[in-house]
Amino acid sequence: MPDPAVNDLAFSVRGLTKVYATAAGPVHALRGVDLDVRRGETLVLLGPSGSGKSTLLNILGGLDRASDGAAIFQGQDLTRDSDKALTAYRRDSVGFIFQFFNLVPSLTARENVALITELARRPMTPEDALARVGLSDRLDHFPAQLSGGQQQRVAVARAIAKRPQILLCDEPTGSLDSESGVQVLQALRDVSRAEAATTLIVSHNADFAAMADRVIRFRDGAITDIAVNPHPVEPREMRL
Ligand SMILES: Nc1ncnc2c1ncn2[C@@H]1O[C@H](COP(=O)(O)OP(=O)(O)OP(=O)(O)O)[C@@H](O)[C@H]1O
Repeated sequence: MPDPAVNDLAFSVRGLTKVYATAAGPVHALRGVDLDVRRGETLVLLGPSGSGKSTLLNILGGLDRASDGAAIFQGQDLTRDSDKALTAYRRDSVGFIFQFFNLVPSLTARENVALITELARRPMTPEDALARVGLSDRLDHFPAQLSGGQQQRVAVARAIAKRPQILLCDEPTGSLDSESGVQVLQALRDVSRAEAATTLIVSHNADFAAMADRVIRFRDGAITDIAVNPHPVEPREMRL
């Protein structure tokens, strides 16, 4: 009998290690990380700069490779996959949101989202994706005609339009004022819940912990604490 708890996992990470070779010698970004992530769960990853949060996110997103250990997604070990398999994984299963929105300046909001939906297997329409982040009235605006918070909501729409199972967010509000940051987090929360997407959010801001199902704390390439949040709150109720 398969273990139902295992089937319930989005990721199973074991002994994950990342060493970067640099001119100044090896940098140990991850030192044997173990973590199980349940499907549909929202995790907030906190920790000081350089503690390895982005490195873990990048490996789980198939953007970087581990030096050792395993990162299993649905029976597939991302640390051993071919480049082709990793590309397919990123395209079909992962939505990324970064601190800097990375929108194409010469394309409208709708066109920026369409760039991604054209490659996806069962996307929502750009109009639907933008409606979910409250931007139905900005479809034909160019990035320069949108506020920072609106641009980041376009980036959220772009990430969710392909209905990814996994949403990876690295400092998603890092360049926003607190009010826009709350709006972006609420949009993220709403779409991640509607799509039952497993969502990992990296932040410097400990206040993000309030919206998480679990809070993972990092220090010096290792997880130092995992805390269950029994009562996650809506981002609109948070003060950033
Ligand atoms: N491409 C790289 N080459 C060499 N070292 C790297 C590389 N990427 C990350 N590092 C190093 O690995 C360590 C972990 O970096 P990482 O970006 O994962 O930390 P972080 O916790 O996300 O930090 P921040 O919050 O500042 O983004 C740091 O010491 C960093 O300098």
